[in-house]
Amino acid sequence: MADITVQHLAKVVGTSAEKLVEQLKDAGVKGKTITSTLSEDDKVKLLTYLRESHGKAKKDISAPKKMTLKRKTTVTELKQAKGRGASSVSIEVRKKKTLGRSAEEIATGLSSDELEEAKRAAQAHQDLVQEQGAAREKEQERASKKQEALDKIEAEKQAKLAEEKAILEAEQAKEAAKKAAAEAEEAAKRAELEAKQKPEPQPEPEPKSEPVEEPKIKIASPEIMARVKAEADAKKAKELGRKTDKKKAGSKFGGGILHVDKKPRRNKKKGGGKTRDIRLESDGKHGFEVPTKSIVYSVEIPESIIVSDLAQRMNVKAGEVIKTLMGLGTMATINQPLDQETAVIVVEEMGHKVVLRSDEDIQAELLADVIEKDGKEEPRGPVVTIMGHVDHGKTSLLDYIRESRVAAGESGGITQHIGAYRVKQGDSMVTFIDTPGHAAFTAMRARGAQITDLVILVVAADDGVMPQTKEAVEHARAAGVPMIVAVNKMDKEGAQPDRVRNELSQLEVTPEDWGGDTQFVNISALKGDGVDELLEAIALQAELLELSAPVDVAATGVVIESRLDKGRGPVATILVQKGTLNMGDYLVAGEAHGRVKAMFDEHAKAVKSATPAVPVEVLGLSSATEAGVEVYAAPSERKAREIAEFRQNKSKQARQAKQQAAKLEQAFSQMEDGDSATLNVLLKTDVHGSLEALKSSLTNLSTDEVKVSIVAAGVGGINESDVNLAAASDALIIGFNTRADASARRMIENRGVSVRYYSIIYDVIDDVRDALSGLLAPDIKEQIVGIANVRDIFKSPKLGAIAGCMVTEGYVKRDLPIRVLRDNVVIYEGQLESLRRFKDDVQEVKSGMECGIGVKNYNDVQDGDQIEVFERIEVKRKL
Ligand SMILES: Nc1nc2c(ncn2[C@@H]2O[C@H](COP(=O)(O)OP(=O)(O)OP(=O)(O)O)[C@@H](O)[C@H]2O)c(=O)[nH]1
Repeated sequence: MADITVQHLAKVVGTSAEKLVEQLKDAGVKGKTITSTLSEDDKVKLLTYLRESHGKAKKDISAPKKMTLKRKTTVTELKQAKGRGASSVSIEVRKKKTLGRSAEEIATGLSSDELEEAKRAAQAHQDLVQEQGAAREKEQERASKKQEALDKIEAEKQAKLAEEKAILEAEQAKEAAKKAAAEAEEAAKRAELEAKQKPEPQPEPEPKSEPVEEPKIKIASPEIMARVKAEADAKKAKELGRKTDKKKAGSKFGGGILHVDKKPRRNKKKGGGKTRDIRLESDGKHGFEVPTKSIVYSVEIPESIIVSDLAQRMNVKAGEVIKTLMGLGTMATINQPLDQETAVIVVEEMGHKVVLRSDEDIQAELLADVIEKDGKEEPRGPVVTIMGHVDHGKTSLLDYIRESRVAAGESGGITQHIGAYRVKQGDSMVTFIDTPGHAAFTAMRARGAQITDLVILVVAADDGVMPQTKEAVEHARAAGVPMIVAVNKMDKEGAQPDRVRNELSQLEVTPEDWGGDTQFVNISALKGDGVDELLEAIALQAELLELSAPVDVAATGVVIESRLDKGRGPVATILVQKGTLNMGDYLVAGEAHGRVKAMFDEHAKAVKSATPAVPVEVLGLSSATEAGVEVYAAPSERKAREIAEFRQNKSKQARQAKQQAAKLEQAFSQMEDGDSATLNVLLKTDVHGSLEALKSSLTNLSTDEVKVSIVAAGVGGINESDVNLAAASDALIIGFNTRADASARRMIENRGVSVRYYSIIYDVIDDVRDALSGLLAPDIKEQIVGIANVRDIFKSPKLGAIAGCMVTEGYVKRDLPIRVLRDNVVIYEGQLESLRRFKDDVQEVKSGMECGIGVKNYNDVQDGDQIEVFERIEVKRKL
């Protein structure tokens, strides 16, 4: 750099020229003025001085506290081109940047980082203090709000009490007013009577009503006064701190809902509603807003009710009911069904009245419009069910009757299986229920459907009375249905009809010719002998029963069989019991409803109507139903739907409750016995009758150790959803007279589900019984396989005591358990540790050979002891 004047340098470093002269002087560069030039040497001296003096800055406060540099950003050079020795002037722009220590740093003696840190800490502390302050404030605010709320509740309570008191007083006043009015009226009457009795001429007779009117006005005043007082009391109570919050007041339990009287609304849609307008009767001018009594509803509670439904009946929100339930220790959701007992507690807790309704009552009410009671009774034919022991000939008899009578009597003779058919006998028709067996009969009876007028008890003459014969007698007797005994298989050589009569007499079924009241007919279902006599006996019995039913009323009947037909939808065979079933009738059958779209008789002939004791196949129901459910012709579709839906809800709720109970039961049983084995079964059958029978037969196979659990059961083919369910629940699918469809078959293969098809009930039962037997834990039996006599004892340093033995019976095997016997008494039971012949380890030593036996953990074997070798074998058990 070229030499520079003091003035110029001062400008460059940003100080005054005079100060620089001073500093130069201090630096030892003397004799310099503002205009003097500075040599390199001078500059170095000045710099050294400045550095030194800055180094002492801490001690010398007057010394510069910081060094400020200016960042050079622009350099502009002005050139002076005039004359000789043209010179140039450089202009530099610098930004200030402080690198030195700030006054704070100096004051505190801390570095900038430390200072920054300290500042942050201080800030954080300050924030914390502020936060704590805010929290304290909030806490105080909350406490004061809580206190306020408590005060408010207290005030509300007071207000309510005052209101109730006022109401009571008002009522008392009203009562008094009434009494006074009555007395006044009485007095007026008396006066009138007296006046009549003493007819004194009066110039202007006063109107008769006047004496009655007057006390009315008089007594109106105390009433008004009472109400005014009530109002004043209520207001006073309000002033105590109550800000009217009608909703809250209403939600308090125990007190019911308070509905505060409102001024009449003009645009109220329906008059009344939840509030009532109370107006004074005196002159209509004074209308006080008086709180009325809490409204207590009479709440109808059926056997099961959903939470939201219950809330609706009490006119509160479902949340209120849930809250009450929580208060009673029960957690519930809005859609949860409550049993009647719980619902009663909730309703009482909320201050309402309980009206218990059984489902039967509700149904009876629903059905009241449907069932027509009156109608002219007309004679009808008998309905007959055939029962008896297995293989005694029930089906053969039904078949013979159908083939001989029906086919012969009808053109074409084609009959189809519709669960019931009719046969002409004399002037009347006999209806046979074509589902032989007790299961169907019991299932129908269990549902309260008494469809049979007569039972034909088939007993094979060569076999006599068997268990199911007895059962059939019991069923018929329990149902109060008369019996006719058909002694079958009379064509057989070993036929002993008298033995049958004898055995049945012991069951108090005594033949007529033996002095009893039961008709016995000897028949051969195979050849047809005696079948005509049997039919005559049926007609005779029917005549004695004088069967009749009204015809010109809406139909009622029973579903005998029901299934889902692929092409036609739900199909039900209905036996009409009363009235006439017509095409187009609305129907309700159990949980199904619909309209009669088509009707067919047992010859598949379309019919337009069916009268009592006539079975028909009906299309048009919404779903297949269970056998034995009652059928009603409803006056409208709405009615039919209403009844069906009520039943659907009921069974849904029952199912839910059952599921919950089952889950619990399962959990408990798993907890209790840990490993009771269960065979899961998914059951599909062709008709409801067999479904019922199989279900009960299979579940009856369960014992304490093994159980049959029917995971699902239904009528119809096996479909994909069945297979899915079976796979998910590890169930065996049983198809009774049904098959899996193509897609279900594919799925069965893919998912490895077991499926079995049957057409004989007893085969199903036998197979399931076998499967259950397989689940039974086997019996463990012990079998002695060999005995060795101890003849000597050796001590082995490695193995301890070794018994030198002779195998006298069977064999000794190394890994089998043993017992040590002394004088035929077991003194030890354990395992072999070593088995040797001479010095070799061996696996087995046979009878007649010597060996050395080491007994594990036992060294007390003695000469003369016996070592018994045995094995445990599993023996399969059968149900
Ligand atoms: N000889 C002779 N055999 C008969 C007679 N009735 C039935 N059977 C035979 O007895 C066997 C059983 O007859 P079913 O009609 O199937 O008996 P069931 O009572 O219906 O039997 P389940 O349906 O299994 O309860 C068949 O082989 C019939 O042929 C009869 O009157 N005489």
